[in-house]
Amino acid sequence: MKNSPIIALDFASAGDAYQFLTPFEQSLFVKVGMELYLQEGPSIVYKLKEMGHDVFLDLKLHDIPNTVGHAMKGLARLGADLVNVHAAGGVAMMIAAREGLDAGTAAGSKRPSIIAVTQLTSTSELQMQQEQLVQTTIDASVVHYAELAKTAALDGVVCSVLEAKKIASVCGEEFLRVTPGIRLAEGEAHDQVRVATPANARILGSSHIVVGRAITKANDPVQAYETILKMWEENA
Ligand SMILES: O=c1ccn([C@@H]2O[C@H](COP(=O)(O)O)[C@@H](O)[C@H]2O)c(=O)[nH]1
Repeated sequence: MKNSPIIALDFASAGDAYQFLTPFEQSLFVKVGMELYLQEGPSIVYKLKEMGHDVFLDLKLHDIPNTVGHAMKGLARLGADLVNVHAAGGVAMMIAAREGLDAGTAAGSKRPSIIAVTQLTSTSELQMQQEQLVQTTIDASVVHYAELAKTAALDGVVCSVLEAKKIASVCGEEFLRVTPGIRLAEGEAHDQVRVATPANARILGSSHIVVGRAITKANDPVQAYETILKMWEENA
């Protein structure tokens, strides 16, 4: 799996995603989320893989263990490099997800890596406390979810940059810390709450960054990508 910034292809159609990708000359690490996948289905994953890109299929499964296990068995056949679930589904659900992926991965193929969403990067500590009735700090909640994901033998978590270092120290350097909520210093946060720059992400312990609008809505997306890539690589 590549380590370059993961570009969130939050587009309404495959056509829009391909048009966006056309000026890029290198093979990328891209993310297909609900918006694109629910319109295009498995073909978008096949096509992006054929084009030579690594694919994070960001469907954030969250259901009873039996349902998630069977869904993951099917998703394993799509050829994505990275998939995810919500840690809030619990340890049994995360184990079922991983076992489903194992069962669906063809003999001799590498199973996709699987990570768990902790607290969404759009969630603030106050919102978590008031709406989820979780009476602790957001850091403690995120690290707790990471420990549950580790117990379920997942490969890592989705978290914000602000929790990445603590997770690495508790769960180990090999445990993935995939961090959305990435913004350039001068960029708008939009709906994100726990945000950081690509340079700080690297310094503070992210293993991968996910970047959507800072690239896809830029006047020159290739240049925006190159700037972010440089900030990410320079601070390694
Ligand atoms: O906690 C999470 C989990 C997933 N995401 C996804 O990442 C991108 C971020 O897009 P931006 O435009 O850079 O804000 C988006 O696809 C989300 O679904 C997240 O932001 N936070």
